[in-house]
Amino acid sequence: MPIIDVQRLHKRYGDKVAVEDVSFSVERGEIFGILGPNGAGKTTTVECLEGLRKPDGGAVSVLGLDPQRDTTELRQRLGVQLQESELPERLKVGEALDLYSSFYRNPANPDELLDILGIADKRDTAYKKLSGGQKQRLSIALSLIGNPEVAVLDELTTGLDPQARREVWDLIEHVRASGVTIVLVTHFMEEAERLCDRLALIDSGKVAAIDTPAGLVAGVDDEQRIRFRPSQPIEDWVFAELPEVRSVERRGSQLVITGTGNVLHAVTSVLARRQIIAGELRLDQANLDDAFVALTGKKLD
Ligand SMILES: Nc1ncnc2c1ncn2[C@@H]1O[C@H](COP(=O)(O)OP(=O)(O)OP(=O)(O)O)[C@@H](O)[C@H]1O
Repeated sequence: MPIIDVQRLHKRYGDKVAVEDVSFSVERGEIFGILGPNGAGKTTTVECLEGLRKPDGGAVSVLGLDPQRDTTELRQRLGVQLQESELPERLKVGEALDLYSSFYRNPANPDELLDILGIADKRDTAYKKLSGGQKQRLSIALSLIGNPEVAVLDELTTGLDPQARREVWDLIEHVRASGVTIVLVTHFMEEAERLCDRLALIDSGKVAAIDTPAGLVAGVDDEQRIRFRPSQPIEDWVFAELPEVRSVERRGSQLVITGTGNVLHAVTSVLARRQIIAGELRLDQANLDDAFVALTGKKLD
């Protein structure tokens, strides 16, 4: 039985339809991503899961509970990282965790949590003195302090530099390994690709597709683009006559070859036979951005 089940969810704000028809289910132990551009309805969808918003239509069940009816029970078992959470400036990290842990009947050990999240040395530091990455780690710690079975993380790494972002991703994999089911709201393709077992692509309040990241990408045309600088002159036709090749272009001293199937092998074999070295070789393949464009006609960002 799925741990989260959403069927035909509808939510409007006045005349504005935010979520038009969203259905998905999440299995225990998964990292399930909700990916879509700004304003697609992602936050509204998870707020309905959390019991923070009342759906106008459809059915939502989380851990077998109704978020509107069983709010008190759900709060004990669901961890929520809110978008743009701010704490009082002078509150110390340890105090924040102690305060939050008092809301739960079976809280996690704050020290262990700080240790896992790599901010154990910040226990006595005031909130305002934390860096962006440390604030983010604290907000994740606060979402996990109740020992939740499910954690909903909204815009996990927004505003973080690439290094801090990668560290937070490692951390989320660690949290998942401890048995927590995670719903991850994001508009970062790379984050979704790296972390999620399955993803719902959301656009204009509707689900465009649900699949594994690899499954979504596999649905796109498998055209690949190879770029390199040949160490010696070579004519275009040598590549153009290969059955795998679709086009050959020159950009300055660079060759750009597009093709399908085993085009990389075909091109590198030709180069090897002529003892030509491919300098600055790069291969671009379809990614989730391409999948999103193919499904909706729009780019993610
Ligand atoms: N309280 C509100 N009142 C009116 N309109 C709202 C409200 N909250 C959201 N909306 C609108 O509903 C739509 C969906 O918003 P939502 O925040 O769910 O999208 P999102 O995909 O989470 O976007 P973002 O990534 O920007 O948070 C948007 O057009 C937004 O402007």
